Amino acid sequence: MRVAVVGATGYSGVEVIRLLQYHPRIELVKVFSSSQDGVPLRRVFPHLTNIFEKELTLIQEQELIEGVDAVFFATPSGISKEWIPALIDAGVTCIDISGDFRLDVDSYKEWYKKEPAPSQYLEQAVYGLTEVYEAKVKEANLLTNPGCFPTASLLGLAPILKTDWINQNSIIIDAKTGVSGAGRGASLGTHYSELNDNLKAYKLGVHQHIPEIERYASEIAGSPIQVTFTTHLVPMTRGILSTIYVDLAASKQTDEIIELYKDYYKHSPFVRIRPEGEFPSTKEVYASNYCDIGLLADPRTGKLMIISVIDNVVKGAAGQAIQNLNVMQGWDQTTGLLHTPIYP
Ligand SMILES: NC(=O)C1=CN([C@@H]2O[C@H](COP(=O)(O)OP(=O)(O)OC[C@H]3O[C@@H](n4cnc5c(N)ncnc54)[C@H](OP(=O)(O)O)[C@@H]3O)[C@@H](O)[C@H]2O)C=CC1
Ligand SMILES: CC(=O)N[C@@H](CCC(=O)OP(=O)(O)O)C(=O)O
Repeated sequence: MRVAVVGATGYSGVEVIRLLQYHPRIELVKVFSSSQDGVPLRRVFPHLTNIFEKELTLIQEQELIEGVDAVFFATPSGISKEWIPALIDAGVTCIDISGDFRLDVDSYKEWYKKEPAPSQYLEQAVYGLTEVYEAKVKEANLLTNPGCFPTASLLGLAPILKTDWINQNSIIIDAKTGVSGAGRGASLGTHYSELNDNLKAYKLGVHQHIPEIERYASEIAGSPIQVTFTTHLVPMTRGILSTIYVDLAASKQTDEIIELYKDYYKHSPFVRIRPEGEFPSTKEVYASNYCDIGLLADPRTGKLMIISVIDNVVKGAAGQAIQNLNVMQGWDQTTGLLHTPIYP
């Protein structure tokens, strides 16, 4: 299969390129940029020398269609919606790592403050949380990859949302992320002296992932869900750790909840449920497509605590995007993705 990457000079784009080097069935034929034409990608990323030697091309519709079976968009929000409708009409499979196709028209306008994609394409897009929506992903030709925080949060919540064991409107998601989540561009909030030796909350109450988490949590639960969601920037490169607190409505022990999660994810090779008393850290999934989950039902407070970790650039973006393409193609979902996390 021949694929292209748009946004190849960014963190998610270059992670798609890195992971595709290990993929036995995909050939990366074109890499696109909005600002650099004819520049070898190794000039932007010298670590790709002798590994990936192709040149960047300016984004053009015909170039995206000719000789290409599928396109990954790893662009800022507001870009892919301009290109994807024509590609879908031309029969090219699209996988969007940005947020352009994750919400409905009104929510996108409200939270992204931009004009949404045409509604028929929003309706056509399949949400690629593979572990939950695999059957729909198989049929997709326009795939919207989940955001990084929604991936960690929804995988942490999905099994318990399907039960009547919790008070569904008591969910608090307290999330921390590494700085690569903000992309490669320099900004005041993410430069070294602002970030190093510091820990800060950001986008409280206005984070674009709030409507995404609520939309799909509601869908999974089968009833409307609202969450309290906080995001924090941590001075590390990769990783998301979400600590989720939920009120238990029924008296449940940790071991019963762990069994529920193991059963729910029994056909999901990238979700690893920790044994009782063990809680994952971000380094344990670093540079891999795993999501690791630890659970504690605290009998003292009646709360369930869920710790869910991912690598934001892999399971939160490029790895999950390739996992979805594998499912869309009818291949094993792990194809090219079974890397051991890098440790330490
Ligand atoms: N980083 C992460 O952990 C995650 C990111 N995402 C999403 O993935 C997308 C990419 O994020 P990330 O890789 O971090 O971002 P980066 O800022 O690192 O990269 C974005 C890329 O988009 C390209 N670009 C910029 N402006 C335009 C434009 N007007 N038209 C076309 N291309 C443009 C840039 O390349 P050039 O100037 O060469 O065109 C750049 O390489 C975003 O939508 C982000 O929200 C989702 C999950 C996780
Ligand atoms: C540190 C940081 O700024 N992280 C970003 C992650 C967002 C992201 O990855 O993009 P999508 O909106 O496409 O999901 C944020 O919190 O907005």
